[in-house]
Amino acid sequence: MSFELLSPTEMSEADRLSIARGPHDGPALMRNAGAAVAREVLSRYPQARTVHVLAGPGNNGGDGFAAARLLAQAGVDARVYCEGRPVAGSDAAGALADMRLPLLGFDAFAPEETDVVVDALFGAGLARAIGGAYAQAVEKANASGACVVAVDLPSGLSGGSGLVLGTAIRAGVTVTFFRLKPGHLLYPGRALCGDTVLADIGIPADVLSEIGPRTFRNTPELWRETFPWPHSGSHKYARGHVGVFSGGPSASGAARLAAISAARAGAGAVTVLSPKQAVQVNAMHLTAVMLKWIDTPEEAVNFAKDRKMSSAVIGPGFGVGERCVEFLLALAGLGAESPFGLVLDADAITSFADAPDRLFEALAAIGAQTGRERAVLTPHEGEFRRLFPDLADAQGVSKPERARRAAERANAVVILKGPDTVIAAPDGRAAINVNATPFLATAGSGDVLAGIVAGLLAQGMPTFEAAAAGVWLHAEAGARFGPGLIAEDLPALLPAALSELYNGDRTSF
Ligand SMILES: NC(=O)C1=CN([C@@H]2O[C@H](COP(=O)(O)OP(=O)(O)OC[C@H]3O[C@@H](n4cnc5c(N)ncnc54)[C@H](O)[C@@H]3O)[C@@H](O)[C@H]2O)[C@@H](O)CC1
Ligand SMILES: [K+]
Repeated sequence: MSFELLSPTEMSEADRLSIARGPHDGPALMRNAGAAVAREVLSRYPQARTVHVLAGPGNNGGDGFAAARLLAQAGVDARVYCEGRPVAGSDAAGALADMRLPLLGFDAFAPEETDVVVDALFGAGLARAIGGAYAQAVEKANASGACVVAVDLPSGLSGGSGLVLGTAIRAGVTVTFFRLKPGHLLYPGRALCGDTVLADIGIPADVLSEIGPRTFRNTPELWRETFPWPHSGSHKYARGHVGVFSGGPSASGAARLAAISAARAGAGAVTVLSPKQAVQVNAMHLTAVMLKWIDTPEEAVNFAKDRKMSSAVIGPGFGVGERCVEFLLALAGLGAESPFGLVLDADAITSFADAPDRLFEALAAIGAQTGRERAVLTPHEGEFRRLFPDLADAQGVSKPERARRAAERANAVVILKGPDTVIAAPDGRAAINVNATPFLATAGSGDVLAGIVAGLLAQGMPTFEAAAAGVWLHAEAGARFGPGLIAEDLPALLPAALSELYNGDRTSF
């Protein structure tokens, strides 16, 4: 499946460009869309005797008319319910004229009497909250137990944000066209779509070069060309050196989890930088990962310079407070000499809650000296709110858009975690992750993610790509385990996920 995602506005631009170039005009695209829906209904529900089609006033309704015509031709008792009528001369009006079935009012809609409902009320053109007779029809369909096949989007779902406007239909399957929209992958939308089927209706892929999409599904195709596989001449120093800052004696496990994960992700060397009181406990648990006693920001800076630290993780288990702020600012103050990558998680994010601008200014200074962002922030929604309270509360703004604005403000790549983790860059790129398992929501899981991202950064992978690849690998590793997963399992699951990626790479060349 392709990785570009199109907003509803970009999708209508794709329709327009495609129609202008031919060979398919608007009515032909609509016939193809209707055919894709009818095909899905007939193949998934071969026993269905009746199908009720809910048709809205725009072209989504037009797709519904086109599907109803083909279902009736296939011998299904297709009944079409419609409140408004399509605008005269529109593609939908043409599809209605071709359909030759009676139009019934919503009053007669009785979905409990049918096997399948085709939802063609609203798609990409949903402009406001659903209300009145439309809302009643949606709620009737949801309460009926009938299987719902949604055309393009479950009605009520915003294709851009994945948010529900008013109320929304719950589909068993959603048939969409050309490219997915962010709303198919973002919650709550993802849960409303059921299975999502992507149909080719004849729009040529080259319209994308004119549209220039900036939102993507996080698949390896997005970043595999920059993945830092070692080559025969690689020695361990060429594969980077990650420093992971440890907390005190009772909070050192998070750093070790991040450290071993950085090593598994391919970093040539990894050192846990530990305060004196925690050296003993860290020493008892580390083998391949090195250990260095570091108590002050100056010692950290000297170590980073002397040992050519190429990326650092700070935050997991470190402790919230001014000490964390000082370490971070000292590392950021290295400017062009600073590590290629700084991964800030957990306590490093919370430590700046009272003065986020201090962090953003420090990261901007690195950007100004090096020409690109070097930091990755990995907040979950609660941590995001601490640094970006206005964005956390922005009503109706999609998760990718919130993450984008945060990335631009912070001069950092932002990994906004959750079941639909979004990775966003200051330049406006955003990727939505789709391979996560709910079992990943467990203590220490975020420490592993921070370590993987730092491991990739240390090897010179560009920041946005390293963050996206790290999120994908973390989820892929988790998906290999399932129930019973704890964070300690994840590093050992990474080799299988990496092997699949590696073998996939080799066969695709
Ligand atoms: N030729 C084309 O442009 C193609 C369009 N396609 C279909 O066309 C759809 C987009 O069509 P449209 O842009 O006409 O949009 P929709 O059909 O999704 O909805 C737009 C219509 O609904 C009304 N509306 C929006 N929100 C409402 C609300 N909350 N309550 C009541 N009325 C509301 C608008 O005033 C407008 O009349 C896609 O989702 C897809 O299904 C496909 O057939 C592919 C080809
Ligand atoms: K729909």
